[in-house]
Amino acid sequence: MPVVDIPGSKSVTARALFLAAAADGVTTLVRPLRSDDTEGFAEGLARLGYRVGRTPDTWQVDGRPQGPAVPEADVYCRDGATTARFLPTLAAAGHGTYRFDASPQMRRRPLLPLTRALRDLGVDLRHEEQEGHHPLTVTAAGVAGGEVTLDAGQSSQYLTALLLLGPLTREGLRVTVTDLVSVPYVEITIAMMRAFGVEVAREGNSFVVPPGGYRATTYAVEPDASTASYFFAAAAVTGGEVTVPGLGEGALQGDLGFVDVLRHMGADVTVGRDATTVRGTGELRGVTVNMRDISDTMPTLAAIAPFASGPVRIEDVANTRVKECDRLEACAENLRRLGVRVTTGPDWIEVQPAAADGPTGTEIKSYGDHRVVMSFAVTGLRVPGVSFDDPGCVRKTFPGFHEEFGALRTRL
Ligand SMILES: O=C(O)C1=C[C@@H](OP(=O)(O)O)[C@@H](O)[C@H](O)C1
Ligand SMILES: C=C(OP(=O)(O)O)C(=O)O
Repeated sequence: MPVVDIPGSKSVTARALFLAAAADGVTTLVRPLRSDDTEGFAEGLARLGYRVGRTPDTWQVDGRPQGPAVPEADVYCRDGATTARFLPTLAAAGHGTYRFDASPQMRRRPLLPLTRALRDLGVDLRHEEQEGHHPLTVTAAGVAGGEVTLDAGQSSQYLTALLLLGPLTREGLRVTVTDLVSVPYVEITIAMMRAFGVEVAREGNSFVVPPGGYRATTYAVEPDASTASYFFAAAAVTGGEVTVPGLGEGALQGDLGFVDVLRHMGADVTVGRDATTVRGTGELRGVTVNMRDISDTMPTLAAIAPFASGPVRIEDVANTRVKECDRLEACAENLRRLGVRVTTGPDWIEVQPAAADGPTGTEIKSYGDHRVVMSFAVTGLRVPGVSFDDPGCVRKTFPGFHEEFGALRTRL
C-alpha cells in the first residue's frame, strides 16, 4: 500500500510567510513548501528587509508589525500569484517605495480589483505599463483602514490579501465582496489568521477585521492537497491504492474535496483523522461536477476523464482561464492531441470517454503550467508515449514531482 509524503501546501506556506512577517516576534514555520513560488515569496520578504532564517525543515521569520525594514526595494515575484498579490499589499502597510515585477506569465495575470481596492483605501499604487498588471510601485505611508468593496469573482486572492492586511491598518477593515470564487481559500486565510491571534467576523457579504496586529507563533504547514490530487487520481485510474498522511478530517484545504469527486466516480475513499486513502476499484463513472471551489483540481479531473465510462463535465471554472495559462483551452488541446473528443464553453469543459483503442501517446504542451504537466503525467500511467515539452515547470509547486511520481508508478 503506497504511502506518499506530499510536500507542504503552497497556499498555507505563502500565508504563513505573510503572517510571520507581519507578527510581533519570531515565527517558526515547520515543513514549509520549498518550491519556486514559496522560495520567491521568502526572497521577496528578504528584499523588503525581513530576516528569514532557514534550516532544512524550518523557516524562521522575524516579524515587523511596522512593515518593511528598508525604505526602498525592488521585488521580483517570479510566477507566483500569491507573491505578486500578497507582497505589495503587505508593503502598503509600511513606509517607503516598493516596486514589484513578475515573470512574463505572471505579468499577464490580472490584479486590478485588488489594486483598485488598495487605492480606495488611500494607498498610492501605480502600474508602470498596463493598468491592473505588474510591474507596479507602491509608495507606502501606512493604511488607515475603513470600508472597501471588492469584486473577487476572478480570484479569491484579492480578498485574502486585504484580509491579511486588515490587522495592520489603524482602524481595521471591512471588506464587502460583490462576487467571490474559491471560497475555501478564504477559509484557509481566516483559520490561519486565527492561529496568529486575529478573529475575522463574517456579516453576510462583508468580512470585518479588527486592528491590533498578529502574534508570532510556531506553525506546522500541512501537505499540499492540490499536489495530492495527482497521486489520488493515479490510484483511481490504475486500480492501485495511495495513502497521504497529514491530510485528513481536520485539513484546511478545500482541494482535499477532490477525493469526493473520485468517490462519486467509483473509487473507494477513506478520509481518516490524519490521513486520506484512495483505492481504485476498476470502475470510473462519468460525472458532472461544479469545481468553482476547487478549480486547481480541474486539470487533474480533465486528464483522467478519458478513462471514465461516461462523459465528464466540469462546470463553473471560468477563472481557470486566468491562471498560469488558459487551463480550459490547454486541457482541451492536450486531450485532442491524445485523440480524445472534448468541448469547452466560457466556464466549462466536457470530455468524452476514450475510444476502444484508447488515447494515443503524444507530447503534451505544457504552457509553462505545473498543473498541466502533473495532471497529464497521470494520463501517462495508462497511455504509453506521453511526454512533455517543458517537464521542469513543475518547479512552481513541486520540484521533485517527476521523481516522486516515477517512484509511485513502480509501486502501484
Ligand atoms: O489563495 C491561494 O493560495 C490560492 C487561491 C486560488 O486562486 P483563485 O482564488 O485565484 O482561484 C488557487 O487557485 C491558487 O492556486 C492558490
Ligand atoms: C493558480 C495557481 O497558482 P497561483 O494563482 O498561486 O499562482 C496554482 O497553483 O494552480
